[in-house]
Amino acid sequence: MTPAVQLTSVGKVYGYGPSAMIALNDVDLTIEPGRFVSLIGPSGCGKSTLLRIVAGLESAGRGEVRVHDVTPSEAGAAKLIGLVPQTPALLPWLSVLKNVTLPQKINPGAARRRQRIGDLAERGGRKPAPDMLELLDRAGLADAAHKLPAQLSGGMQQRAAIVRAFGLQPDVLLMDEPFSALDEFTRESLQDQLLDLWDELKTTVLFVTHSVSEAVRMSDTVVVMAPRPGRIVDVIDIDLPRPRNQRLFEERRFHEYEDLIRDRLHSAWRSTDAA
Ligand SMILES: Nc1ncnc2c1ncn2[C@@H]1O[C@H](COP(=O)(O)OP(=O)(O)OP(=O)(O)O)[C@@H](O)[C@H]1O
Repeated sequence: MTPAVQLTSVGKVYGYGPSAMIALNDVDLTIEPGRFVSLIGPSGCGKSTLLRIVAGLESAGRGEVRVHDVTPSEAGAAKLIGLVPQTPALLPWLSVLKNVTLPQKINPGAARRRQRIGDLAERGGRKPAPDMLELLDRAGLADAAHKLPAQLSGGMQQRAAIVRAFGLQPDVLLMDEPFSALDEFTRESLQDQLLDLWDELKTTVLFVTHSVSEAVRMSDTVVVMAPRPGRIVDVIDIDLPRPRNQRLFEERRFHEYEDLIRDRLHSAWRSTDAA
């Protein structure tokens, strides 16, 4: 099966000469379709850079990046990739419903381009566009559908941004700390909703987080990164049953995974400081 995302010896340097900063060094990563993969690591280890490179918003200085075996820009043009940034970025003059349906209407050439991408063409066309009112309803936003974004709380806006991204039925959904600005209660409820949608739509997710428990709760695989230079130091599969609801927090194995990842993060820090 063609990987959903494949990075081979990817490097990225910002700046030149003595002020050069190695944001990513020799990164190899393979993500199979339908997996939920989190990137975790201290500030500056290159998580967002990696995400932006997969999204085609930046180019890799070295190495190769493929999304369903095409370049990120080809994947972007075929609307294979969805991106949920840290802040929701809804258009303030459009209702929530219009915000989430608008991207489905633009770029009609995307479906044609998608048909040319080998593996995806073989799997057949995309499912019919989902009913966005129903998706909004499932995300608890039925009453907000005809409101403007400014009339919604931050958590509701972020929920709308997630619905918008899923509505495009991307094959790969990239999420850059989507819940970091939210209070714990809202965060946990959005984690539940994201897992429900992901479970139903089987999208591949690459998710950046600073939270160890969020990474363990959500992921099939957690990729641990370290800074200076930005690199992958460990890839840990999370072998916990799904669905992963709140009762998971009571399980010993959940906390063992948290401890393991914290331990790997600390060792990465120690080796970075010693270098
Ligand atoms: N456009 C840029 N120009 C120069 N340096 C940059 C640029 N973008 C990122 N960097 C540097 O590259 C390194 C990796 O940054 P990046 O934002 O990818 O890290 P991160 O792990 O996502 O950090 P955080 O968790 O704080 O968001 C950092 O040292 C950062 O200062």
